[in-house]
Amino acid sequence: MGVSDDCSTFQNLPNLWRTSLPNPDSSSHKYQRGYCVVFAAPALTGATRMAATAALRIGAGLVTVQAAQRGDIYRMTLPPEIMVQDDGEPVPDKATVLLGGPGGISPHHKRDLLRRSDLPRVIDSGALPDRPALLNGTVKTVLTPHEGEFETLFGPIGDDRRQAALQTAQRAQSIVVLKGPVTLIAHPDGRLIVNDRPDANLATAGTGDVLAGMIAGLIAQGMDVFYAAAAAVWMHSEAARRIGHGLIASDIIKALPNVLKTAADPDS
Ligand SMILES: NC(=O)C1=CN([C@@H]2O[C@H](COP(=O)(O)OP(=O)(O)OC[C@H]3O[C@@H](n4cnc5c(N)ncnc54)[C@H](OP(=O)(O)O)[C@@H]3O)[C@@H](O)[C@H]2O)[C@@H](O)CC1
Ligand SMILES: Nc1ncnc2c1ncn2[C@@H]1O[C@H](COP(=O)(O)OP(=O)(O)O)[C@@H](O)[C@H]1O
Repeated sequence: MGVSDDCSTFQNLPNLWRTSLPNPDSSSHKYQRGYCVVFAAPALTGATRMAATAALRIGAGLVTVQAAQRGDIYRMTLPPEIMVQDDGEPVPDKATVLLGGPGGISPHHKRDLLRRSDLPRVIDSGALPDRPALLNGTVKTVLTPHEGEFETLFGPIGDDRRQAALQTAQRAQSIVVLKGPVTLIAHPDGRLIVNDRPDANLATAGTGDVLAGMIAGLIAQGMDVFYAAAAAVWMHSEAARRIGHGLIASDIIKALPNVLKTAADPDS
């Protein structure tokens, strides 16, 4: 286990979540590796593309983008492995996780995402609810605000970031990933995982979109949502460390196969 400051606070190290990582059987078929559905941004198509590609690259068996608009632009610009549905087409029955928010989300998709009570969800950026109470707390949900979004939606952080993240996790009955140079992963039951790896190379457009896709891709494969969030945050930092100067957000996606190998290796 990671070193803990007290009995419920942990450093984000692979020992904490390694045994929960997806470990697909060699006879698996794609549906057994999980199905991530991404609600598309109406205009900022690049953000959706990065999130969807990250979900696929981290191991989800299938990824579909639900495009309320610009379906053809998505078809032309997404990697060919990713499917696109147009407005009005239902979320596929076999979906195992929903992701919305990177780059924005259409209002009706946001309503659908916040109401869905049957699937785990990753809610980022434009899809974050105005009030935690709007979330259905019975569903496994991960919220991924940066500090600006957190304060706008949930109130001032004050001088105790850890307490702010834990209180919001409790109010929302959701996992809260409060992003920043030190990213906090807070559980409604009071557990807190601290990813203390400041790195200015991550302060570049789109890295949050990639992280949201990585979390969703791990949850799609059945990983515990709290550990999925922590594992994705660690791999995101680790990819940045390896890439170094010159990093752009898409590089993190390309680094994932090697980072996944390290994360899964108990001798690393
Ligand atoms: N090709 C594409 O489609 C791409 C789409 N992208 C996606 O577009 C979406 C919208 O992006 P966006 O920049 O308009 O919104 P957002 O990041 O919320 O900033 C709004 C304001 O919030 C503040 N602020 C920001 N960060 C903060 C922080 N950590 N802590 C505190 N405050 C912070 C800051 O205000 P300031 O504090 O400077 O006054 C800023 O002006 C988003 O999902 C993004 O991923 C690209 O980024 C990648 C390429
Ligand atoms: N100085 C930093 N050190 C470490 N991580 C950072 C730093 N700045 C940003 N990040 C990480 O980069 C990502 C930025 O996400 P976000 O603010 O949502 O940007 P975007 O909306 O452009 O994708 C988050 O995962 C955040 O933790």
